[in-house]
Amino acid sequence: MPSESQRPSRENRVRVRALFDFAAALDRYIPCKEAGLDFRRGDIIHIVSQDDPYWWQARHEGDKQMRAGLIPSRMLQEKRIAYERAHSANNNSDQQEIGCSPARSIGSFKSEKSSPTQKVMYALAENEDFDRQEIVTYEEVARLMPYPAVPRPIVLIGPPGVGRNELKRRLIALDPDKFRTTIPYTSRLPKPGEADGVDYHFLDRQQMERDIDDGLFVEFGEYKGNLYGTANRSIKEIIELGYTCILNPHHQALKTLRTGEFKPHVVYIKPPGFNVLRETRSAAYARSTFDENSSRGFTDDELAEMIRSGQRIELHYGHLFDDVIVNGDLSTAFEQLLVVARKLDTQAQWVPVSWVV
Ligand SMILES: Nc1ncnc2c1ncn2[C@@H]1O[C@H](COP(=O)(O)OP(=O)(O)OP(=O)(O)O)[C@@H](O)[C@H]1O
Repeated sequence: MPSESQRPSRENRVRVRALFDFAAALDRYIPCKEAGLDFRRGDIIHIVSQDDPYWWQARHEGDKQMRAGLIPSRMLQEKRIAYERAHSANNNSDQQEIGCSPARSIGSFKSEKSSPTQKVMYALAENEDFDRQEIVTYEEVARLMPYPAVPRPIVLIGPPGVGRNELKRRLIALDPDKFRTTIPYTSRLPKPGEADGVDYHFLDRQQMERDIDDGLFVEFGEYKGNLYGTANRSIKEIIELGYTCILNPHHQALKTLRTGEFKPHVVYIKPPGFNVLRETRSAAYARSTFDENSSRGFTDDELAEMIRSGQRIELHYGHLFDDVIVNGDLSTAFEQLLVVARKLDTQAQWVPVSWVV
């Protein structure tokens, strides 16, 4: 570790969010295992020195202990993941990569049962291929102070049926002067009793397709021959009016949503273990979102699929989660969500550095 007398450089003010797990004892390249600093995906790490191209010196943010430890540099981590991917692709092996979320063993998401209420479909296989190429290592972060006039959206991510709608609905019902959600756009014709700008914004199909091409939608999809989507401007309007926008998009929308423009706080709603999932849903007479008419409860297969689908989302998108809430007991999960919302109003948060400068 550099001595205190050394001139502080830009490097030793750098904070990063680790996007992978690191355990020095399991690392075959580290020069000295005892000098390693273990971390988990999501930890905020203070980089003390980047002098060595392969092994940075770092400590956990807020750790008052002076000892810094070795962590793989971004370059080293990228190189070895790229090497191991190429190597395992050549060998057609099923080996786990060191410290990075591997994207293999993932069945096509096309086969995933999607909720009829989601009304959003993606070019899923294509997108998962894109994710597969991404090598995630560290994300440089900085503190963002709460700015009440421009509240950050809260984005609930999770597998179909886990309860994101329920949590969003409760939040808005609890405090409609604080929380709001967007009104979706659709190319379908209004049904009797539906008003434009209340249930949906109705748009003709050509216009909606043009807007989609122009990148004006954070997510969109087709359901039963009609387009549905969430427009960027709907989110911006809610933010500009000073409300906390609550969104529960498909997880792939994180790619377009997680930008400095929206500065979202991403909360993963995780299904509990199978037994708790089954007990809580059956005790509450929960309606299956896999059933178009919501006329029955979840089957065991659907609950198991919810857990599997959640695991896949965690594997691919876990590095983008700011908080994780297990939705077992509903009131506990809701309380935790309220704590997250209050935290955003009162405490500085670590966000990608580009959102702050
Ligand atoms: N913790 C819970 N305990 C019991 N029932 C729950 C819990 N969370 C949600 N539910 C119920 O489960 C059902 C599905 O929830 P919800 O519609 O919110 O899922 P969702 O995640 O929005 O699904 P989708 O993304 O497929 O629309 C609803 O009947 C809801 O009331």
